[in-house]
Amino acid sequence: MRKIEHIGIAVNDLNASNALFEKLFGTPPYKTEEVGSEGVRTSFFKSGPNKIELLEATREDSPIAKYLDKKGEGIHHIAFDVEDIHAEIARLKEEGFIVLNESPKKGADNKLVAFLHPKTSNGVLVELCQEVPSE
Ligand SMILES: CC[C@H](C(=O)O)C(=O)SCCNC(=O)CCNC(=O)[C@H](O)C(C)(C)COP(=O)(O)OP(=O)(O)OC[C@H]1O[C@@H](n2cnc3c(N)ncnc32)[C@H](O)[C@@H]1OP(=O)(O)O
Ligand SMILES: [Co+2]
Repeated sequence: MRKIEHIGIAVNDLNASNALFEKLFGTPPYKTEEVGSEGVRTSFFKSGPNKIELLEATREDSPIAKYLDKKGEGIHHIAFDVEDIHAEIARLKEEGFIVLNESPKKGADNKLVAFLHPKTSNGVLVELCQEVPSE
């Protein structure tokens, strides 16, 4: 794990939250992107070296929809930047973490991603992110 890649925040209304976080950061999101496989629409803000990802659900069966129903809006996950996501998945499995998707999947913002079950990381949903080199 090299650094925190982004902090994911679940929101009910992405447009309204984009406006709110633009006031907070004084800058608009640098990207808005839908990830159909996750049933989410996301927007990304930069604040210095940090990134915030806002996520709204685009489908009832989205993990974000379920989270919002259960817990409401708030911090949903912490994503870490990794150099080699396959090696990291193998290492973390060895260490006893539950990896929710052993084959990395395409995430937002040009990343390959995998998630660890929060019950094996003190109640925190951890996302692993590897930058996909642009062609
Ligand atoms: C990939 C695009 C984008 C990116 O950055 O590129 C994203 O970040 S997409 C983010 C949305 N996708 C995911 O979150 C995928 C991984 N998540 C899952 O597979 C599920 O959400 C899972 C397995 C974490 C929970 O799903 P489940 O159906 O089991 O929901 P439950 O409500 O029954 O939860 C079980 C248990 O886990 C606790 N929980 C759920 N979500 C979270 C969370 N975000 N943080 C901490 N804890 C969480 C929940 O409270 C339950 O605990 P319990 O003690 O049993 O009540
Ligand atoms: Co994320």
